[in-house]
Amino acid sequence: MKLINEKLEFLSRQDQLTNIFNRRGFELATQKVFKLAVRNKNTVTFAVLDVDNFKFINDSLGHSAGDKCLEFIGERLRDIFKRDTDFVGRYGGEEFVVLIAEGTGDMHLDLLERLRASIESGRVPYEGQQVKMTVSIGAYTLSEDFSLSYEGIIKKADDLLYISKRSGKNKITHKEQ
Ligand SMILES: Nc1nc2c(ncn2[C@@H]2O[C@H](COP(=O)(O)OP(=O)(O)OP(=O)(O)O)[C@@H](O)[C@H]2O)c(=O)[nH]1
Repeated sequence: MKLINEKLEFLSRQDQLTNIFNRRGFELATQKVFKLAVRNKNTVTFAVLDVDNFKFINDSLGHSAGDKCLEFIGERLRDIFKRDTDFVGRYGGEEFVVLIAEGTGDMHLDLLERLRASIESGRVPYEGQQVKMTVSIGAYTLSEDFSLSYEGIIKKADDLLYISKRSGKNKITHKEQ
């Protein structure tokens, strides 16, 4: 019984398609980590990633092709953010989130750039085709002023994602305070 409950609890935190945290799991895992980073004044970055023109991929190739693309992003996220101070999740739809709680802001930006580039150069096999996609990212780093709340840093990263989208997509907009 205990094992079954543990399994159910685990599943309620995972996104079934990508095998990374869902929104609930991500928030449960990172809220404390964020608070601790703020208390200790350790650099911490929150990033939001959104697939570009995902509606077009779904509409032109079908929902299964779209799902394969989301799975691919889950794999890239797991490949690149593998430290136990890195957290990745699928917030819903084609939106993913990352929290990095070790290293400098420049290091965090390097990792995110590696992610962006690996998705741009990646090809997702689907029914004999090679599907291409890009992502836009907004990333906010706290390294000096730790006055933002958890919700506050998410909002900031979201605003930066919007700037990436509006200014041509396939890019990262990063800010450090
Ligand atoms: N295949 C698949 N599609 C999804 C899933 N969740 C959401 N979507 C689709 O994602 C698409 C999101 O479209 P929009 O919000 O218009 O965004 P977009 O086309 O990526 O445009 P930009 O964000 O401006 O680049 C919609 O077509 C949704 O149906 C999912 O789990 N699987």
